[in-house]
Amino acid sequence: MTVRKLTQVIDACIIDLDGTQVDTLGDFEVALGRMLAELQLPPVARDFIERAVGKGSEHLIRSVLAEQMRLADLSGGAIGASCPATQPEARYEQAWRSYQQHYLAINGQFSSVYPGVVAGLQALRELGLPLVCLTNKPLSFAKPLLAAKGLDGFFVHVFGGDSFARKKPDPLPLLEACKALGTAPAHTLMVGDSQNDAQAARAAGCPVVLMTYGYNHGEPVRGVDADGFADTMTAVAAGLTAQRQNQPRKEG
Ligand SMILES: O=C(O)COP(=O)(O)O
Ligand SMILES: [Mg+2]
Repeated sequence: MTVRKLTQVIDACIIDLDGTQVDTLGDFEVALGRMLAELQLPPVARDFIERAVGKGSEHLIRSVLAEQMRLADLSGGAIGASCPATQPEARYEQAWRSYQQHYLAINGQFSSVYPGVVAGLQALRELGLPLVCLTNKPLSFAKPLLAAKGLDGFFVHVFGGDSFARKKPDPLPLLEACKALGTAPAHTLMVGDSQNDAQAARAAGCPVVLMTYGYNHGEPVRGVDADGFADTMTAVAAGLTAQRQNQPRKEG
């Protein structure tokens, strides 16, 4: 782990899900593809999905419907004429219902846990750190995914994009997670994969480390303002172990 400014003693970690623990692009692609087929709309490209993931499912669906409108405009109305997606908001409720049904039917089947995640979470637990999973995914998607991938046992709490009034990049979910952990934000490390996570962490006053392999809205992740970058979750745990050895905690 390369750490620039991570000097705080860490008492707990808040860990993002998509792009951090599990590569879920395949699930998004299949569920969106089935939703679009049901709405009689053409599919969207995988790299478009990758750029749109991370701000919750509602944002993802609105982005996909807006992309359909753009494609319809580009085709000079040829698609648009028969394509009610030219009014994305008009299709939103139907799209959202269809997406939920298709996503829940395939949840986890086209996704995989990133290398090092299980060993890394294990090592973080062995350091005595309580872990919270905080994702912008709806909680009803996140819980079965964690269970299907054998990751659910690592977390004292799991919070989704609909657990609180606002999602990341708003600081509220991180502040609520700290409250649930009973730890101060300054000593609670956010581990994520995107600017979304980093902005939320900065606003909440949490230190933040970003994984280098996730989805950062299509932008290079090392350009994001964060306290460190890690290639694996085991490297995060190793970084915290080394930091503890260099900075033994003063008791009392
Ligand atoms: O946007 C989503 O659905 C999930 O995103 P996150 O797990 O990276 O917060
Ligand atoms: Mg993420």
